[in-house]
Amino acid sequence: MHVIGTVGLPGSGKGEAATVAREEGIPVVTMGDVVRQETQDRGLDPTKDHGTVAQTLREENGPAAIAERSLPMIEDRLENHETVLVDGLRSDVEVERFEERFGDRFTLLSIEAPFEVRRERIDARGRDASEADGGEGLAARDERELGFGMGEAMDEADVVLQNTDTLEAFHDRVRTVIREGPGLEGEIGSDSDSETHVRGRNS
Ligand SMILES: Nc1ncnc2c1ncn2[C@@H]1O[C@H](COP(=O)(O)OP(=O)(O)OP(=O)(O)O)[C@@H](O)[C@H]1O
Repeated sequence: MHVIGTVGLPGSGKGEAATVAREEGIPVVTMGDVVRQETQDRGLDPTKDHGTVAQTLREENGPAAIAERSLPMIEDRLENHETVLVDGLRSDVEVERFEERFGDRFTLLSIEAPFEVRRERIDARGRDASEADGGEGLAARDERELGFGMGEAMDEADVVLQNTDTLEAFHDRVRTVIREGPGLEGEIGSDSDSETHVRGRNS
């Protein structure tokens, strides 16, 4: 059994990591799915009330509320899959909940890319979906995510994955993490000239 959770600021590549997982036949549970389900259960509009419900859930049941509700979904997928990817953890409190439940079988993967790189990618992604919002919008989103405890969550990562090269290189690195299984630790570097390498934090 292996549960991989991803953290990372907007545009870092969490969606791409989820795409690689799906290609590998690994089910993906997103924290967004949990909130959408809850929004529906409350008879609210998932497109409009998503943010309010996420906030209400945390106020009513504590900061780990969403992670807590994702556990049955994850356990359900683990019944017939060896590995599950959880997309988009938001805080260290959520990380702790997963560590409590899955122990060494939980790998926290932090996906990182500099602000300007993320901004360019989000602008490119938004070209068709009118998502491009310039640097200020992204700075505000970063601020909001960091306010939830994203920075602390990233600090707890078992594996740091740099996403500063090509998409192909990034996909390869994600596949490495998936195939290695539990227990992987260290940084998968951004050095495009060398082979993908994994090194332990203490080596
Ligand atoms: N290494 C890369 N090279 C080129 N484009 C990339 C690379 N990594 C990601 N992208 C593209 O950048 C955009 C942002 O990546 P992605 O959607 O995976 O980020 P995210 O972390 O899920 O962002 P958000 O939290 O905003 O949803 C996407 O259009 C993706 O295809």
